[in-house]
Amino acid sequence: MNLKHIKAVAFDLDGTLVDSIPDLAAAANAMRQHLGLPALAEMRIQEHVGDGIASLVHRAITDERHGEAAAALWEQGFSFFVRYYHDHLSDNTRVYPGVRDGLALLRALQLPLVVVTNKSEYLAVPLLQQLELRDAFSLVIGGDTLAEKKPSALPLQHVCEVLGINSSELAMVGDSENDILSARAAGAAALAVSYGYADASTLQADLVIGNLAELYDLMKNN
Ligand SMILES: O=C(O)COP(=O)(O)O
Ligand SMILES: [Mg+2]
Repeated sequence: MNLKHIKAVAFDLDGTLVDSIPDLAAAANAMRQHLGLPALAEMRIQEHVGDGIASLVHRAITDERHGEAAAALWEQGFSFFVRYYHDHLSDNTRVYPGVRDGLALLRALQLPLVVVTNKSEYLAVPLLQQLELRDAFSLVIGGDTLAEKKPSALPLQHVCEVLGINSSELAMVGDSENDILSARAAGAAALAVSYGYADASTLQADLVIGNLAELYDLMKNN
């Protein structure tokens, strides 16, 4: 695939830049304990991640993908979860292998790099800071930064507007269906990483990459 026309790259956070499941699962299970519910397996909580914290709290309380907790229970769970997770953002969350080096290579190409995550901005920014990744990005868009989150086209359209580029000149790199759908909706190139939380072969991305250095190789002769 030819990526030489790409002028900026947007990255998803959870499952793409960092593996945050250990801390998300710990927060979800601390919340369940607080609500008098038994713990869930980490693998199970991984399946509930991807649509932001509000949705994760519904799913982690009900243990169903489309589950909706009663309003009062959800509110109690949500406020506990956000407080707990904010205090334990990077206890066991790790940057994926190849991400730091890959970002450094891409930055050497003088391309703006941005983060477009469904995680709340309030949680995404300190997480990036704690893992010393924040400075690699010119912009961080969280799930609550704009009126709509992925799979909407809005976050990527906003990025293009801020950077002054055409959406066809943007590449979105993610690990989930929401990332690919938002790229499609915005008219950006849709790239998936092979190591994230979903099975990349089911995502219908334009291209699946094993690490960020592969992306650099495809872009370096711009
Ligand atoms: O926090 C989530 O639910 C998903 O976050 P992501 O968009 O960075 O994968
Ligand atoms: Mg993700």
